[in-house]
Amino acid sequence: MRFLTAGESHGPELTAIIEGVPSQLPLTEEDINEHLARRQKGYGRGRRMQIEKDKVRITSGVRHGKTTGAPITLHIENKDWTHWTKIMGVEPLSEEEEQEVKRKITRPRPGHADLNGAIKYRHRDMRNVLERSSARETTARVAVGAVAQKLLKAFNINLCGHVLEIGDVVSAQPHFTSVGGLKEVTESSEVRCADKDASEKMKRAIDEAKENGDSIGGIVEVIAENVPVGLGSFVHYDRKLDGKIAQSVLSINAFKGVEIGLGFEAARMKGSQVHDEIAYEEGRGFYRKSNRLGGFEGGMTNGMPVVVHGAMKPIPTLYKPLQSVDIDTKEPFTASIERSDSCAVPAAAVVCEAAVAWELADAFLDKFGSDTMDDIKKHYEDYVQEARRF
Ligand SMILES: Cc1cc2nc3c(=O)[nH]c(=O)nc-3n(C[C@H](O)[C@H](O)[C@H](O)COP(=O)(O)O)c2cc1C
Ligand SMILES: C=C(O[C@@H]1CC(C(=O)O)=C[C@@H](OP(=O)(O)O)[C@H]1O)C(=O)O
Repeated sequence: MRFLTAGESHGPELTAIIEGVPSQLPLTEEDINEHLARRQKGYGRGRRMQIEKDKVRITSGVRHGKTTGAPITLHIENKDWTHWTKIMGVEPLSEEEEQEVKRKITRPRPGHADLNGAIKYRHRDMRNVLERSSARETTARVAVGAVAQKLLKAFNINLCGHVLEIGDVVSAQPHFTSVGGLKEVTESSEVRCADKDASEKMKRAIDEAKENGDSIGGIVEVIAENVPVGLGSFVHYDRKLDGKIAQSVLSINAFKGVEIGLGFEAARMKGSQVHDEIAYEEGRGFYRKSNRLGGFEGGMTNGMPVVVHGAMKPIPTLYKPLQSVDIDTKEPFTASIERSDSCAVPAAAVVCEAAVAWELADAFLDKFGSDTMDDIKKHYEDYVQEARRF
C-alpha cells in the first residue's frame, strides 16, 4: 500500500489518497470519524480544536460500504478555512487585496520548520512553510491509519496508543488484559493515560506549563496484539519492519525519539536480562516467556505484542518569548505570540497509533497478498495454522 496526503493547515481541506487497499473490506466514513474524533480530544490543546469538527468524506474506492480495490480518496474539511479565504487563496491578488492581507510572517519560531523551510524554498513569507509543516496534517494520517486499523481488525489485530509520560509525570505501567480494555480506560481519561493518579498530575503539569507561557512534551506507547509471527523481513534493510515503524513514528511532528520494547534501556542491561526466552506449547506453538524486545527480532514480528514508544518534544510555539531574528530586518526579537497548543501528547498518541497501524497493515499485505479480503483470509489462516504446528 502507499498513500499521499495534501492540504494546508488553513486551506479548504486535507486530502489523502490510499492505493493498494484490498477489495471487499467493509469500510464506512464512521470507521474513520471515530479515530478523527479521538485525535481531537485531549487536555492541553489550543482554541483551534474548538473550531474544527473533523469528519471524513470518502469520494472514491468504496461502494456500498465495501472497498473496491481502487484508490481511496479521503477529504477532511478545515472549518477554520472560512476565516482564511483571502490569506490562503489560490488566485493572484489585486494590489488592493494584497495590501489588505499583507501580513507576511518574517519571524521564525525556534523549534518549528519556519526558518529552515524559508531558506530551503526561498520564501520571504514563512506562512508558505508553516501551513504545510503544521501538525494539522496529522488529521490526514489518522484517517489513513483508520483504514489500516479496519483491515487489521478483520484479522483480530488490535492497537491502542496511550500516554506514558507528560513532562516529569510518569504513569505506572498499565496492567491491561487486552488492548480493548486499555482503549476504554484511556479514552475516558483527558490525557489518555491509564493511571488515574498520574492523569491528574499530568493535567496539573500541563496547566502549570500553560500558566507559565510554556509548553510540555511527553512519551506515548502503542501496543498491537495478535500480530502474527513473520511480518517484515531480515533480508534487506528497507524490509525490516521495526525500522519502518521507527521512520514512520519519527516523521510525526515534534517526535524526537522512538523505541521498540525496552529500547534505550536495553543498552544498559545484560543480555540475559534483555532477551526473551523461547518456549513451546502444543496448540499454541512457539512463544516468548517475556516481551522485552517489544515483539521484534531480526526486523520481523515474533508473535508477541508489538510495543512502540515515541518521545514528543514540547510544542515550539510559546507564549513565553524565546529569542529569534526577523528574516527581513535581521533584528533580534522575542517570538511573537500565535494561537497554539500547550501540550498535544494525548492527541499524538492517536497519531502514533495510526502510524504503527499503517506499517503493520502494509507489512501484513506484503505477506498475505493484497487483492481481495477472501484470498488474504485463506492465505492468513493457512499460515497461522502452519506456524502453530511448526
Ligand atoms: C498533534 C500535534 C499538535 C501540534 N500542535 C502544535 C501547535 O499548536 N503549535 C506548534 O508550534 N507546534 C505544534 N506541534 C508541533 C509542530 O508541528 C512541530 O514541532 C513542527 O512541525 C516542527 O517539526 P519537528 O518538531 O518535528 O522538527 C504539534 C504536533 C502534533 C503532533
Ligand atoms: C490544527 C491542528 O493543530 C495545529 C498544529 C500546529 C502546528 O504548528 O503544528 C499549530 C496549531 O494550528 P493553529 O495555528 O491553526 O492553531 C494547531 O492547532 C490539528 O491538530 O488539527
